[in-house]
Amino acid sequence: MKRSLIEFAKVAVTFGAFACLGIALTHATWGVSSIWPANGLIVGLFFNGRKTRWRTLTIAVAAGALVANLLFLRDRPAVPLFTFGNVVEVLALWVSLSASRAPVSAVVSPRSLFRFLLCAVLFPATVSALAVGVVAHLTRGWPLLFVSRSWLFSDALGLALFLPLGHAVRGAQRLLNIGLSRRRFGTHFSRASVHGVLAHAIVLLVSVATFHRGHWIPPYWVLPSVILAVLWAGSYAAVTGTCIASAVAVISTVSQPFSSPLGAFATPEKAILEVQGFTLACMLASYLMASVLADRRRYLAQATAGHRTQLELARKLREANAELEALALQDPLTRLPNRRRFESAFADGSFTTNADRGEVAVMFIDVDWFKRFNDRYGHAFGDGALRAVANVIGERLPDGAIAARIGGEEFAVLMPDASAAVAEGLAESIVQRVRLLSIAHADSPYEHVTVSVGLMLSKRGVAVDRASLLDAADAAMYRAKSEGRNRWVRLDRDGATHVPAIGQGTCQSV
Ligand SMILES: Nc1nc2c(ncn2[C@@H]2O[C@H](COP(=O)(O)OP(=O)(O)OP(=O)(O)O)[C@@H](O)[C@H]2O)c(=O)[nH]1
Repeated sequence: MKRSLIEFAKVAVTFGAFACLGIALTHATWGVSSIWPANGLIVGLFFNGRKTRWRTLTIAVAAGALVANLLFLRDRPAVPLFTFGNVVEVLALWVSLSASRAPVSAVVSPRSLFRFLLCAVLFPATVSALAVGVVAHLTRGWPLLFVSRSWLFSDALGLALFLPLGHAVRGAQRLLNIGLSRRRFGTHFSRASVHGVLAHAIVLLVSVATFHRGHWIPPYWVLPSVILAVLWAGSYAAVTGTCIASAVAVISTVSQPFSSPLGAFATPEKAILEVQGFTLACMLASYLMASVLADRRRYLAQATAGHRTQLELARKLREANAELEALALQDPLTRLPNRRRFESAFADGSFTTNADRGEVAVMFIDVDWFKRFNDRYGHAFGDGALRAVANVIGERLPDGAIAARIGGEEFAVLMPDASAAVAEGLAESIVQRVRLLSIAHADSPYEHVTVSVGLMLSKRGVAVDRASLLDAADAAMYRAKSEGRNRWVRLDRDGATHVPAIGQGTCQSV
């Protein structure tokens, strides 16, 4: 809001200076004080409106103003001139806007320069209006002074003088400010044109001053205000405010030419001035409203965007952490949990504290004669065999069990709350299924890849001693090796119990 007002002040001062210059020029040339040349600047700024729909609306408003002018000026001798100028202006406006739908952001580009020049020459049909004015003066004797005071003529002056000038100033600004991007420049420039709305107010004050010296301002004045207000940030508030203002201005002008919304006036000039004042008040209100709304919108957009970015970053971080954690606990070759995961599972308490509900089984699995396998078939082939064995081990685990690769060709399974029968069944199944993989191993007496499994169960109802359980499972596995491999062995702590061998398995006393 503060920045907007500062920008407005800058434009207002510039605009006021242009208006004074226009007055001085017209006074020196024709002996009358007219602020109309300043309209050239307004119109020039208008071309920076960037939203097509607002431009279209502007055309509609311009057409409305044309009708108002026609009605208001119908009894005046200069009506044909005004009418002609208005019609041509609206048409020219339409044509030039249709031709320039792209935002006018690169003001110093040759294309833009051409457009500005084109506008300066053609835009308000000033040349033709001037010609008509001169012809009317020569053939019908209409006062040239009147023509010269008309907005048409002064528009020509304004456009011819101030558009190239404004263009040059903007161009120089851009050249001096090398770092300014085209887009930012466009935004800056259109914002400046937005504030031209209020700059208009300065001109109104100037015109009030001139009124007291006997000069008057045509109601067409409403139009540039509306144009600028509508273009000004394309804000609904601005549009609403200016539309209301213009509607009131047009209606009061049309219905009672010599009165205003606040009462009757002796002269049309006073009525017009009041209408202008009313328009200005509406514009000011809408300007303030739009500024506040725009600030709020910007703030909300920034806050939402910032919040969204934070949430997104947090989500990505969570995902990355989860991924890293998973990777840190996974064996990259077999995708089974690794030794770290196995040990932390064993340490997390659920296995030991559940001991009173059942037995905890630990199984060590080692691939037989794997060095020979590697030596004969190569390391890559060995990797494939390890993956296949890992699949078998991880495939049919009971609920809650964890299988892990704990070393080169060593695997382990941890089963909470497992009975001896279930554990032995799994050990037997693993031995069988690995053999049934039928991975050729020419240097094994079994001619295929096999595994040896050592199994150990904790004692029911007794707290689990992890270290001794693991040692025992390891010992059982070595017992299976020494018994000839391709089998499972369970060590029984009770020593006396004989568990019948299933397949290649045996149970031995510790
Ligand atoms: N291809 C492959 N081989 C591995 C990997 N990790 C360990 N090994 C190999 O596994 C072999 C293990 O050999 P040893 O410990 O002597 O045991 P073994 O030959 O299986 O003999 P037993 O265990 O007594 O039957 C070594 O040759 C290691 O190089 C691996 O990730 N990929």
